[in-house]
Order: sequence, then structure tokens, then C-alpha cells
Amino acid sequence: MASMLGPMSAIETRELRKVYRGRAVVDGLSLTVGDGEVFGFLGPNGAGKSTTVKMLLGLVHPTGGEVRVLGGSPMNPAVRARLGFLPEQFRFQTWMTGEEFLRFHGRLAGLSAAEVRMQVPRVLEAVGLGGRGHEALGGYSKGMLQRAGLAGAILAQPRLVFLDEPTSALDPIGRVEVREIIERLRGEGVSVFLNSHLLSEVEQVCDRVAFVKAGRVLRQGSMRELMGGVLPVNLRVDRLTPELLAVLGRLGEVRHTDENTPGRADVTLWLTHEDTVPALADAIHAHGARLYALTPQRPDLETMFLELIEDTPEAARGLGAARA
Ligand SMILES: Nc1ncnc2c1ncn2[C@@H]1O[C@H](COP(=O)(O)OP(=O)(O)OP(=O)(O)O)[C@@H](O)[C@H]1O
Repeated sequence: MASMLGPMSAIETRELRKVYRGRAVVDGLSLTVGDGEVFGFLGPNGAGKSTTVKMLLGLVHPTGGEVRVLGGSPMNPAVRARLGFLPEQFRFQTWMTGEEFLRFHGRLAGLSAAEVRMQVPRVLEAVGLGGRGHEALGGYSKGMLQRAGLAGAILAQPRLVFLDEPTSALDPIGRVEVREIIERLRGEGVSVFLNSHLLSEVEQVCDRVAFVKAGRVLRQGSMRELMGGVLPVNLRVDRLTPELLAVLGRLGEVRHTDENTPGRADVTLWLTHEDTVPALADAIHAHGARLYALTPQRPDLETMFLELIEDTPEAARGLGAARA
């Protein structure tokens, strides 16, 4: 049967499925990651993200559908040699030094001894472990181990790197450094598939994202495409009468009100157009309320995510908390 997949993408899946014990955990998942793109893969716990990544890496056989990675099958050793992978919790031998661990991985990835000698110091430096490679992994902090894992993922100069929660053990400085590494990879034309619960992080670094839930892609696109429709505005007034609230509700969608502080009311409103902002101010004045703040927000991924999965509040809470 002729493949329906195009040749130029880093990743392309069509109607990908994985059934475990009669239950489809990946259920017709179609997505495209362009060559050289940094792609964010988002979804609540249990959405099927890890299972999808395993199928993209050729570690799990799909029950159905098509998958193409770097133009070929992820089962193809030539394709696999061009993939890098940082699992969320990678296993390591505590007695190995960082350098030994990387040399070992380099040889497994098919690098020559000369390439290993050249690449190991380069990647140690790149992940901020320069000068620490001679220390045993057993003595590394969680953040250092995550950096070592990241070094392993980029060691063989892959064309496509999968990063599963690459900054979960890192402090804010470490997170910035990983973002810089991702930016550098993008600059070198490497595609990055980023699985992260930290929406602010994904927002800052990804060209495109996909939201996945119950094994299906709910939406995918560039940040601009995904956020296009909605302009959230935060308002602060001295009091919120039912009449004023009704008028606000006609101008936009009232998403949140907070009247817990006497003499003050905060409202979050979603507008569809920037031109409504002056009308808001006029309406507030016309109702005799005093306006203390009117702040259009940049629509963010969290807003988008909550909108998409708001029928599963427990999942939304899990992700919202991870943002802090
Ligand atoms: N080998 C397996 N056998 C049976 N069920 C599995 C297997 N692997 C995963 N599952 C189930 O498939 C569903 C999706 O799991 P998966 O790990 O892909 O989700 P996820 O989106 O990565 O979640 P998280 O964000 O929590 O890591 C879960 O309900 C999980 O229990």
C-alpha cells in the first residue's frame, strides 16, 4: 500500500494507535513536526504522550496507523542512529563517571573512538558539566544527572532529539541553560520534540505545539495560530454591580471574578477583538464604577490548555500547579 505520508517532515503520524489490554491509549493520533522545528507535546497525565514517544522511537510497535520519522521507519537502524533521546528517568550506573557514561553511550550509538574523544568534552561543556566529567554519577545531584542525560541525547549529533521533561530536576538557572541548548540545536537545524509539563517553558521555546488528550490530538499549530482568537483582559474596579457584570458579559466572556476584598473587584474577561478595550472602559464609567486597572494579557498556553481540557478539571489542576 502506498504511504500517505509526505517526505519532508521530521515526524509524521497518521491515525496512530496503540491498544493495551483492549483499551486504546493512543487513538488515532495524527501530527506533523517540520524539519528543524522545536515542537511541544502537551497533555494531561495519562493522555498517551509517553506511549506516542515510544512509538516514534521504534521502542513500541503501533497497533495501527502510520509513523514516519526522518523520512523513514523508526525501526530502521539508519533512522535510529540519527535520533537522540532523553528519557524522563534514565538509568545509569552509579560507579561510572560522567565521561565513562558518555563514552559508553557514544560507542553504543556507533561513534568511532576518535569521534567519542572529540564529542564527549564538547557535550559536557554544552550542558554545563565541563570539568565535572571525571566524577562518579553516584555523586551527581539530580540536576547534574539530568544534564548528563541531555549530554547523552545530543552526543551523536542527532537530527531529531526527544526530550522528556528535560528540566524537571533543574533550578531556574538550569532551565534557562536547557532553553539555550534547545535554541542552539534549533540554530543547527536539529528538530526537537519536547515533552514538558512546564507550559511557560514550552511557550518560550517551541515553534509549534500539539495538545493531546485521551490519545488524540485536540489541536496543533504555531503559538500564534493557537492563541489567535482570544484576548484576555484583567480589570480592577471598586465595585461590581450585577448590571455592570451583565454589560461586561455582552462585551466579552467573563471567565473569572474575585470580590473577596472589600472595595475592590477583579474580573478576567476574554475578548475576541482589541477594539473592544475602549468600549469596556466606557461601560465601566457609564455604570459609575471606578476603574483601577485594565490590562490586556498576552494569551498564554495555560489559558489555551485550560480552555481545551476544562471538562477534566483534575487534569487541569495538575498542569496548572506544575507551572509555578
Ligand atoms: N505497557 C503498558 N501496558 C498497559 N497500559 C499501559 C502501558 N503503557 C502505558 N499504559 C497506559 O496507557 C495510558 C497512557 O500512558 P502514557 O504513559 O502514554 O501517558 P502520558 O501522557 O505519558 O502520561 P504522563 O504525563 O503521566 O507521563 C495510561 O493509562 C497508562 O496506564
